[in-house]
Amino acid sequence: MSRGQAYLQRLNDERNVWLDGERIRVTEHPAFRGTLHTIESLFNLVDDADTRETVAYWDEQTGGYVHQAFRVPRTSLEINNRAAAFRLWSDRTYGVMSRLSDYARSRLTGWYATRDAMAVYDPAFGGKIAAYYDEAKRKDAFLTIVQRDPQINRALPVGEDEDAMLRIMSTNTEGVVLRGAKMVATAAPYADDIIAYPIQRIPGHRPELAHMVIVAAGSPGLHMVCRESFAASDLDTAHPLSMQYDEMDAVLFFDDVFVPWERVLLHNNPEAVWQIRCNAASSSLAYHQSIIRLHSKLEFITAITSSIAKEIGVDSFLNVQEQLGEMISQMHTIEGLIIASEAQAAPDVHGNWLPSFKYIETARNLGNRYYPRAVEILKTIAAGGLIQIPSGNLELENSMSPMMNKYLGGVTMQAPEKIRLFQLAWELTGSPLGARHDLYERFYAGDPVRNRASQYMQYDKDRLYARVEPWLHSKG
Ligand SMILES: Cc1cc2nc3c(=O)[nH]c(=O)nc-3n(C[C@H](O)[C@H](O)[C@H](O)COP(=O)(O)OP(=O)(O)OC[C@H]3O[C@@H](n4cnc5c(N)ncnc54)[C@H](O)[C@@H]3O)c2cc1C
Repeated sequence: MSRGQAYLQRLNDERNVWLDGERIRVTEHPAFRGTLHTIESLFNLVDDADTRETVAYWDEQTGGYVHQAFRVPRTSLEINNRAAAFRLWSDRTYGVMSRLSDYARSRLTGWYATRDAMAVYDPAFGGKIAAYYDEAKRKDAFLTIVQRDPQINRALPVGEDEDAMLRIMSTNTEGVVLRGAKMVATAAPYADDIIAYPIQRIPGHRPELAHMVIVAAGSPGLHMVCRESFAASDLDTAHPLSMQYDEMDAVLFFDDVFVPWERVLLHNNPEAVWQIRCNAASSSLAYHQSIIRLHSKLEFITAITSSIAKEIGVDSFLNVQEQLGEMISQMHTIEGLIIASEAQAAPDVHGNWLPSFKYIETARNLGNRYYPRAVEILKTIAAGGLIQIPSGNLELENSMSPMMNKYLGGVTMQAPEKIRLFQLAWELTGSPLGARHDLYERFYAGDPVRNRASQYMQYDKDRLYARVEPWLHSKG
């Protein structure tokens, strides 16, 4: 059985996935067919002789090949190896699939790599994370992470509204029982395990809200309620991206979900949870993947926009060239920041090599503006062409074909190719999938407002103040 098939088989458990008001089986429902097929084929690249050395590495601990996201980089070359694996997966999916588990695996790898430092906060954490890291590697587990609690009333101080926070209701010798909800859990309906912890700092007087757990997606009492599916059917060739790459988002309801102690990584410990949330190795390794994925997506949307500009004959106009130039600058800026983060990688106190976070953070904080701007440029250049795409599947072999061919062709393309090009553009700009992606890029890494403010707050501003200091006392 292939690695991809083994993954799919694991999804045939008793998980509670709800779509359109019904409990469904993800491996059988058409909404998941294209997405699961894509993930299956990506997983199989680890065993494909042509891609194995890029996507995976030989792991002494497990005696097998495992995905590079599990690699603890001990040299700068190993950071480059990780990057090559991320690039291959994201290029194969044009950056449109973001939570393929390489982000969550990287977070796990960062926590594992720095587990000794956590001993001062919780002596049991190191052993638990090491055991789970080993298990996830051996299983080639598909992981996802969820941090946010439901959007009930953000004005209330943390912990004031009981229903707003995932909390431990009881404990026994076997484990803990969780109640509450979490949002947004991308990919959870087809994950093996979900890593959950709070995004915000938990006050010291509410320790029962401060936990970090690894929840099996098939746990009794865990209900994953999906948003509407954007996946097109196999027959709907007009929506090729929606057909293959609709990564599902879900809200998770924990109706007294039991989690065994070995998967309760942190318990009643606000300071430890905050340290995990801010762990430098985990953030650096995980967001390195995110910005490589972002680069693939910017390249894809730039490619579509440039092709459209050429095909409708507007690429000679100065205003169009200026906007295409802006897209290319976006691409190069993110590429440059990726290169800088790798070139300035350095070992931490544990000997783990980490890409430089200041460049990664900058790319992440630019990305939430770049992608929406790229969509805006694509709409501006493609203009009315986006809305003159014939509906349904492309079928030019009918009585309309002479007119279609005559009027819907482009500068060099015949009507069928040009319509396909515009279908891609519509998927990114006007379809439900496109709207979701615009939102995703703005928010997937957290609130962009607070992320940018945090970059300012963390920055060593004394260096900046020193630059103006001499002028403050000059007499000239
Ligand atoms: C498509 C999609 C997929 C996602 N997938 C995942 C995932 O897989 N895992 C995961 O953990 N998360 C995921 N997220 C969620 C993401 O982490 C959150 O959307 C993000 O952290 C923002 O939180 P929120 O949506 O609750 O917005 P809120 O925090 O409710 O913010 C709403 C608005 O109010 C403002 N605001 C709120 N509170 C404050 C404050 N204290 N100070 C100033 N301004 C404030 C914000 O700036 C924002 O404009 C996903 C989000 C999207 C859109």
